[in-house]
Amino acid sequence: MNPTPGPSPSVSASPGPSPARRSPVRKGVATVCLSGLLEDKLRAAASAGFHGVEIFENDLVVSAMPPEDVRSLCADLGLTVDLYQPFRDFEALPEELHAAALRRAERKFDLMERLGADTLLVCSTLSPYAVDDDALAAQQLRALAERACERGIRIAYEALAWGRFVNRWEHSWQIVRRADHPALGLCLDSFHVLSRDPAPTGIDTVDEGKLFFLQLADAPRLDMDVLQWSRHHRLFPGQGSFDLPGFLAQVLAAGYEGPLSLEVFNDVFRQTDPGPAALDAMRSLVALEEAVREYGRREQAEGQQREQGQPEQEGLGGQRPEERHEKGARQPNEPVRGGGWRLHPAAPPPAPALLGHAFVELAVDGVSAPEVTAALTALGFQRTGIHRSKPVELWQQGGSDVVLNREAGRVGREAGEVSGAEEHGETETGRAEVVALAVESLDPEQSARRAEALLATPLPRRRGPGEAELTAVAAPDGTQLFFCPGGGASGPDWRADFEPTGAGPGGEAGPGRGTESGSESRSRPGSESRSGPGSGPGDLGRTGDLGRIDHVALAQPNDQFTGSLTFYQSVLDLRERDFAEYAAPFGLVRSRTVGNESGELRIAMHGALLRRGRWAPSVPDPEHIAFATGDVFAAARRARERGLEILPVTGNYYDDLDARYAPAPRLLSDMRELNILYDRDEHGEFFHFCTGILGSRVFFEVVQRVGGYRGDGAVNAPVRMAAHRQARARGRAPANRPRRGAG
Ligand SMILES: O=C(O)c1ccc(O)c(O)c1
Ligand SMILES: [Mg+2]
Repeated sequence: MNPTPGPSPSVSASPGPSPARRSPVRKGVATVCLSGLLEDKLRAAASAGFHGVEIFENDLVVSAMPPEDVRSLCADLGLTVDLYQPFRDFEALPEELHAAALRRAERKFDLMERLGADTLLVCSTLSPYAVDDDALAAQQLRALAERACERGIRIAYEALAWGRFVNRWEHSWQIVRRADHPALGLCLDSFHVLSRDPAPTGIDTVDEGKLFFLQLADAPRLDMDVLQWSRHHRLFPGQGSFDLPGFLAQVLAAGYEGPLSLEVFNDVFRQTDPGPAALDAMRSLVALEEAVREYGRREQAEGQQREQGQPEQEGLGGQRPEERHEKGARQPNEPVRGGGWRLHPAAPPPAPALLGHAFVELAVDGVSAPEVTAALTALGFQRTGIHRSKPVELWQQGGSDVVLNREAGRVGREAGEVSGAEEHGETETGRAEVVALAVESLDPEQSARRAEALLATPLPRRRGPGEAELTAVAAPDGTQLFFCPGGGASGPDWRADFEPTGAGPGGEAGPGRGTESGSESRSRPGSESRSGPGSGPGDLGRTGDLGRIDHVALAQPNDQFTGSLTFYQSVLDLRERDFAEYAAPFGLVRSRTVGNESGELRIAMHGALLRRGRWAPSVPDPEHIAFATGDVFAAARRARERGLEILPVTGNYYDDLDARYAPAPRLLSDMRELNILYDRDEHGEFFHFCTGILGSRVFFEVVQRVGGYRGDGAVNAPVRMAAHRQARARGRAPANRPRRGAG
């Protein structure tokens, strides 16, 4: 674990990694990532399965625990102390200040001994007294390493992106090489490297054994001061836009065998319950490992292609493969150095293909159920089944299935209990919320195994007389995620749990189930016979029948937002499909949609900055289920005839639409009449209408995609939210009360 004592400066005498460091990849987390007192952070890290921690100085300074107690707590928890940090403003000081800096370092070495930490992070200087002199920096770091070495300590030098003279990793490497001491190596922090250069090269050429420590953080691309960016906006891997797989592949190619350690400064995470936050952190690392393996496979395939003289493809991170290797000593298909890189013991199996939403389950109560069923009925749904043993109903129309459950809650809540029920006003409105999402998988068992390898909590299978054994896990927000067999996969038929009522599955297209694709329709409403039906084979029904569930939108509290995103993205292997931020009447709402390649499965997440307040509603943007249709105008007309009061849209909205897009006058007047909202992108168009809020926090939406439109109409969220608020203020949520008898 410790560097070889002795003054030999030769690199070949490098202390090298200890046996522990050679074992399968270890995972660590900096205490700064997590909220709470030091003991809270350590416990959370250990229970999420981390092997080690970086102790951040502030966390120790404010802790009542003497370093010896921290050391023994870590040992009890099975954690190693992988790093103590940061040690600032050390190098390139005038002689008289250098002596004091060395003395300061010795005190920290004393502390590290008590703590059981063997590596100290020294970050590049910001001192106003420092001078721009690499030779001096190298000389002083060498002196530091010499003292450290005598104490069995290693120095990992990190270039802060805002360092006064040293702010690029290449520069820190030059200085480390120049200092040439076995107890001095590099700390690479993905934030500092990638914030300066999104596609760095040459990391894989760093001498073996000289990468002492690796810190991983992602971040969104932001055009701002880099220090502010780093201190407030870092994210766990996969949550931002850095090419971390490409970066990590290079680090591993340099023979790095130390821990993969997360160092994420983030204002929200600092306030979040550290237990779930540590789990999110671990999940992001497991997903990153998978991504880097995938990256390696691609790279190898590209290498083979090149060997066979085939044209090269664009590599990840926008680089051509040869650029990634221009300074590399390694040939593309030579095995990656660093044989210590092995699969995570529970590497997740690949995600089976997902074929769309199987059903969405809503929890309802005596107050909300009549509203919800009236809206479903107006949309053409029929109650086709009643559960054999529970107060649960199946409602179907076209390819969409909705399950209404009078006893379910999100995981961790008692039936009938809703956190903040009063705050949501649920005592008056009744409760209605999405409690389960079910997706169709080609291999439900493997989907569940993957979810569990990604640290999802498995849920007890639903079992009872005549009940299908569905595999299910809990998402971080408590939503239950079910995997149902689809695409001919064998498995339990969950619909068999329901006693048929004798009613058909709704719609005029007959009882066929789930055959239509909800993903797109190419007819433009109103293009021929204004708001006329779509045309052509493969379209969704021409009558305004509904196809499959297009997407489900889940509200996420701000402190759960990125964690949920990582969960759904990694467990279901989804990609980001849309990202939006909009200024709604009661504050900023951000939304991100993830979906599979085919577009058949989409999950939108949205959330506001603050959780609650007397002024702004606590759930400012309710959850919704969106059903696809091939003719939104026909669907709206039929729903209206059946008694649905479609959420009214303001006249100002249509005036604005007219100004922006100049739609055909009849199309515009139909949209106005039917309260249909509109969006377009470079791929296609989107038409949609909404019901009022049903119960406390759910509404339905009917959507028509024309062409390959990618989004989900987020741009219209402010107008919809204002309309929902107005409807509530009038004391009568529209949509819910049949005017002329349902069905
Ligand atoms: O923001 C900082 O000062 C800071 C400190 C230590 C680190 O390892 C780092 O990446 C940033
Ligand atoms: Mg760092």
